[in-house]
Amino acid sequence: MADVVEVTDVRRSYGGYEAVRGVTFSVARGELFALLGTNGAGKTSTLEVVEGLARPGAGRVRVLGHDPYAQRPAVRARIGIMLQQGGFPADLTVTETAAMWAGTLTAPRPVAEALELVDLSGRAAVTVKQLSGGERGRLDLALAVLGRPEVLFLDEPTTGLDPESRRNTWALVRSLLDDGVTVLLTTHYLDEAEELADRLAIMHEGRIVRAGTVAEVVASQPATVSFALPSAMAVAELPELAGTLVVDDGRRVEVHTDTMQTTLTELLLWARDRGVELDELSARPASLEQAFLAVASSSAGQAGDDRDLEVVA
Ligand SMILES: Nc1ncnc2c1ncn2[C@@H]1O[C@H](COP(=O)(O)OP(=O)(O)OP(=O)(O)O)[C@@H](O)[C@H]1O
Repeated sequence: MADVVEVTDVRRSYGGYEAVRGVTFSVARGELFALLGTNGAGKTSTLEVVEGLARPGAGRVRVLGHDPYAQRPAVRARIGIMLQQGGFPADLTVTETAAMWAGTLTAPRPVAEALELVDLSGRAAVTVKQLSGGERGRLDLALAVLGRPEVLFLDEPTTGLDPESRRNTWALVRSLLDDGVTVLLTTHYLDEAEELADRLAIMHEGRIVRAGTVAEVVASQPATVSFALPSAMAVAELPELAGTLVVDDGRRVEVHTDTMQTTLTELLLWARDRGVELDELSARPASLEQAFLAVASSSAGQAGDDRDLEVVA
């Protein structure tokens, strides 16, 4: 079956500034795809094009087989959108707001059910202006799921939420995925992407520079083997190890390596043969954070600085 979301070489400009510079990805039915990236990387600009809220300057977008901008009526009833800041009339209550929104949908859930899903039942009679920032975010999420969407677009869905509300939102998203809903989200929280995403892309300066499963994206970064330099030993006495050696404050040694097992084996055999005790020994694979920071620090807007990055789309 065709992918539910197909984005091919999409570009988007504001005046003379190209915020999205040829982005390609697809999302299969029931999959959660996360767009990560530095501030201003172009995540929201991309998402708005996929949602059909803006026309791409170039490229092709299909959602459920339709052009979400030109064929909006065919798509609108089947998608749910949670924007970063929903503009609600401040004087309506939570229930009135949801009921008003439900009135625009073809087959909405009962309002009480949608509020229950985001733990807002206890605030049903409160006016929107009295809600906290996190509660407003949850109301926006309730509206996004009100129409039982097949595809859900979430722009930073847990920004401003307390830890418990974040976990509740994750549980809701997981249950929607279990029901076969397809989700495209943007987030600044790497743990959120690790928790929820089947696949993700890291955007930087309008392009996708890493994409794949969390494991695939992390595999692009070296693992770290570290230990304390044995006392009375000079760095020059260490064995030759595959990887980059970094010695900080004179005693802590880090080896950044693409072959963690081989490096560790060589190190341990050397230590055994020499009768050396390696204190504080640890070996850890790269993290998503490391992969993200490598992308973020790869350039400061200067063309050519990102030559070590593999541009995947
Ligand atoms: N309406 C607009 N007019 C002009 N420039 C814009 C507009 N919206 C976004 N931009 C610019 O386009 C670039 C991409 O913005 P966008 O909001 O898509 O990034 P983002 O990755 O979602 O960022 P953040 O993580 O900060 O939310 C930024 O440089 C931003 O300043």
